[in-house]
Amino acid sequence: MTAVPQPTAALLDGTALARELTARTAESAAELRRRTGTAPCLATVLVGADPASVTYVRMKQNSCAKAGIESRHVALPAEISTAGLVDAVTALSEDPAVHGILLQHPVGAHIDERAAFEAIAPGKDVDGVTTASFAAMSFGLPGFVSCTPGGIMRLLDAYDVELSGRHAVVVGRSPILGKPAGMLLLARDATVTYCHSRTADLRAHLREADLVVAAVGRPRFIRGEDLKPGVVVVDAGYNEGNVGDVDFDSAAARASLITPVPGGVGPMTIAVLLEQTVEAAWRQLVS
Ligand SMILES: Nc1nc2c(c(=O)[nH]1)N[C@@H](CN(C=O)c1ccc(C(=O)N[C@@H](CCC(=O)O)C(=O)O)cc1)CN2
Repeated sequence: MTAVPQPTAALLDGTALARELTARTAESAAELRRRTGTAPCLATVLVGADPASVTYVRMKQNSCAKAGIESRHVALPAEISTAGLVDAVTALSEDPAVHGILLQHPVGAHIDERAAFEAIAPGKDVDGVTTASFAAMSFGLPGFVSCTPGGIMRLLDAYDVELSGRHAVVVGRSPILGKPAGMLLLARDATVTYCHSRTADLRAHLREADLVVAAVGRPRFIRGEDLKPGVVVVDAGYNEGNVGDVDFDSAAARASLITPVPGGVGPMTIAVLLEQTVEAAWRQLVS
């Protein structure tokens, strides 16, 4: 008979923590409205109609509504040019009624996404996607962090996960997920290894990790047998069908703490976006 792996890990509950954070954000939004007569406003920009992106943008708008944040939606055709998208984002950057801007990733392959992100004014970059935000985060200066990495750090802190001196292995190096996640862990004195598609013997690196951040975009790519007993596993994957990058059952049998998908990193991404939107509005309206 084949032995079925038994879970030993406790859950890093992103749904519960996101609810707490968003309740505080809603109070802050209400206080801003009392003080200034203006509600915070997030502009969401969506290029095309990719079903997953449509869902994520709708989730963000619904969460905004619940927290007392207004949202303005800009829907653009899939065939828009880089210049057209940059113009649309620039108009939002210059609009004083908009406090935060979210350009949903990915945009079409024919578009220079980086140029479009750079059209977001740094003070409105509540999604933490510009080079200015990345640099500020890397130097430990004030600014907005990329939302998923920011949410991961909030989760780790809420569960008192020790980071100093620990070996963190980040699988993935995308500009809004893996790369900033590694920089935030480094700022907390973790020893960070980045793994990616060209890494030789990825599984050997994983076996050395005290903390794994999976941001690779491949369903159930990381399995329990790749992991050291007691490891903390953060699954930042958002693949089709709500499947993460980690094979949950086998990983939970090795880990001490693990994020579920759904209910882990995803809700924290949106909670951080809302928090940063309200913070941006405070800075713009009450300086
Ligand atoms: N400009 C950006 N684009 C994208 C980002 C981003 O942070 N900024 N992240 C991802 C996807 N994403 C947000 O856009 C995202 C993915 C998943 C979730 C989430 O809460 N998922 C739920 C499950 C989904 C469901 O219930 O239907 C969960 O994990 O519990 C939030 C945000 C790509 N693009």
